[in-house]
Amino acid sequence: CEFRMICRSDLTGFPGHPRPFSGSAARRAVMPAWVIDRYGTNEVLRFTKNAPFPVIQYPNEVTVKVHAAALNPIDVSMRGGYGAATMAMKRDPLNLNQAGSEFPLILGRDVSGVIMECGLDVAYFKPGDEVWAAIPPWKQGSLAEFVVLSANEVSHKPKSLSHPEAAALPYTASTAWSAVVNTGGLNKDNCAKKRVLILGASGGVGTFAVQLVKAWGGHVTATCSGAAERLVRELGADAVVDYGTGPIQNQLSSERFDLILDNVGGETERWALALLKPWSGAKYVTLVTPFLRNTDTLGIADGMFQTGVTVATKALKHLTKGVHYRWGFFIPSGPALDDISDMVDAGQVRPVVEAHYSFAQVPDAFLKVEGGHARGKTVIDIISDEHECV
Ligand SMILES: NC(=O)C1=CN([C@@H]2O[C@H](COP(=O)(O)OP(=O)(O)OC[C@H]3O[C@@H](n4cnc5c(N)ncnc54)[C@H](OP(=O)(O)O)[C@@H]3O)[C@@H](O)[C@H]2O)C=CC1
Repeated sequence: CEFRMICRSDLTGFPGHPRPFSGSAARRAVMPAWVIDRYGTNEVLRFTKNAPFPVIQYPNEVTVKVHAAALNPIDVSMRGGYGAATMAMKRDPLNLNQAGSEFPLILGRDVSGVIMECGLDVAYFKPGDEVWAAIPPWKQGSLAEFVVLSANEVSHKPKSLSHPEAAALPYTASTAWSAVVNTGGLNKDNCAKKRVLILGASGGVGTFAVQLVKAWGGHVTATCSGAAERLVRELGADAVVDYGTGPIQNQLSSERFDLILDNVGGETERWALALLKPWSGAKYVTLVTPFLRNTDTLGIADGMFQTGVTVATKALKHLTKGVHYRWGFFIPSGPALDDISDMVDAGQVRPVVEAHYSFAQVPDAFLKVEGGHARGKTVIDIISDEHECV
């Protein structure tokens, strides 16, 4: 705690308190960014040339110059205050700051860019390296000229992708990886011939998850709207079910799966677990959980308690039927992105970019994502026209 307090103070650079980063670049105080100063709808987004310049505070951190970012549904939700209680606890565990100290808040969970500066403990990266990362939601985001991240959240960008293409993957790919690998238990060595059902295959997470399971030799059944069927088949899905043509559970009643990845939530968990192979270790993993909503409405302690009771009750209920019920979560992981980067460069997986926006058009990009019906990702080119905003 003492170490943390010292690192967070302005003592760095004084004798006995060396700066925790390499390089002698003159420090800038401000940078261009899209920020919010309160939670709300799209009008809370504000462009400023004077956002606080992010400073390396720990020796394992790096500063990344953002070339491209992307938006996810969580950015729209966080704009409205979703997850604020949990994020406040992560940023300020001792509750030393006043409510609202997160503002001006910078959204944006995906970054592709170039390392500008490294903390003294960082050996894996050097200034000039092209990198990508998924930014934890409690940290300042990528809708800005610079972002500071822990080196273990960062990975070398796939060489075969441009920055805008690379920015389309980190958050959703890391989430799909966490759900399929960490929670679902599949990997390149055990996935062959596994039957996987991906509910909501046409969005950011789904388009990556389909490719991941196919790259490892699994059999993918995907659900999406009829309008997205062609895209999902092109990504490799073996069977595609159009949820618009009637209840999916009826269309799949004779199928049994080893893993179900649910990117849709709501009613799906009422019927989906019956499609798992019982007593075989089969798992249902949903990414749509009430965790953050619970802590927002009930507070941290009661929200976490309620969350624990809910997930334990559901897991136990389904365990008695021989199947596993799990919640999946985004996990920031440079090592996972390293593996994904290799898969991209090997041509096994690719980003699906649906829409490009300039830095000046960030509010339009939010409206696009808010409108739903994603077919892959919405990307923001930060570098190409940064001067339009400045
Ligand atoms: N727990 C966690 O840590 C995380 C959770 N998530 C959550 O996972 C979910 C998916 O994320 P993401 O892929 O980025 O979201 P997107 O908005 O990119 O994609 C959602 C996709 O689902 C499709 N869809 C909507 N309704 C259905 C349905 N009934 N059946 C099949 N497909 C449907 C949509 O297209 P259309 O409407 O045209 O059918 C769209 O293509 C979101 O709810 C997100 O909040 C995401 C990341 C991390």
